[in-house]
Amino acid sequence: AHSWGYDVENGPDKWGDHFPIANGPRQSPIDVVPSKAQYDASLKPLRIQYDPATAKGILNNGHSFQVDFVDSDDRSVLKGGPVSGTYRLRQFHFHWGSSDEHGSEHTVQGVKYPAELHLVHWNSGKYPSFGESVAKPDGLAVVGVFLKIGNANPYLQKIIDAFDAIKEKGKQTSFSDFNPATLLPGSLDFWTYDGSLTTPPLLESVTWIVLKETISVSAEQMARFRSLLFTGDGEAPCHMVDNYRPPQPLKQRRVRASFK
Ligand SMILES: COCCCN1C=C(N)c2cc(S(N)(=O)=O)sc2S1(=O)=O
Ligand SMILES: [Zn+2]
Repeated sequence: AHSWGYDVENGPDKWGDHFPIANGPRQSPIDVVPSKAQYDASLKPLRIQYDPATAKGILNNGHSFQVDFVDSDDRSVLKGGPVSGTYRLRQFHFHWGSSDEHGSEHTVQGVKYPAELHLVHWNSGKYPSFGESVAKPDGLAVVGVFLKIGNANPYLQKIIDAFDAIKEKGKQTSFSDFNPATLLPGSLDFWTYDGSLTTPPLLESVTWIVLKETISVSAEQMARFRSLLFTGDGEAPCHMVDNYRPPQPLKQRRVRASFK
């Protein structure tokens, strides 16, 4: 059976065929409307502490590329913000478009960004493993960061320099001594809401933390993202672009803001 992807025949509009939760009550991404977000003074500041030594490898998984981290201890963790307890960094990955006009999953009052970074954390304070946490309503916390075209981002460049080794689906290489905190903007002001994975299995287990401030990426660097392939060795090459799910209905959810 052909697996899910982002084409017409296996893309977001078809995911509900095999993953009925696609039409569930807390699906992601969403369009964030700042004027409708409720400032919540009880939200704590985000506390993010990453150890560059936990970076392990970089992989083309056929949907995006991801940088995986050692998550056998609490060296790289997220605390505070909307979550209680400690969430351990598992991986980060991106979603992007075929042009600079679109590519992000979340939008802000309809504004699309060329790409979006997702830093995936799991509730190690409550569950014994990532696998145990991934389907729990408070299992995951994902920090979303928008990329905006501007100056070249020197920290992204280290990731881009690894792309030649992971051009095709299934390829991976070691990736060490990298601090993902270098990919965070100066301000950690955020919007937060209860949502889901934005790819199948679309599990409704994610506390989303979407940062208001963007980070920069140059047009040339975005072109390098688009040089990656969805396809594996020996298949007709298909560029890895438009690997984003569009915004989903907010339904009965509130979006809270950590800032006025
Ligand atoms: C049982 O299946 C477990 C697989 C879960 N994962 C796979 C994804 N594609 C994925 C997407 C994520 S996103 N785009 O919502 O951040 S987080 C995440 S993940 O938690 O790393
Ligand atoms: Zn993602």
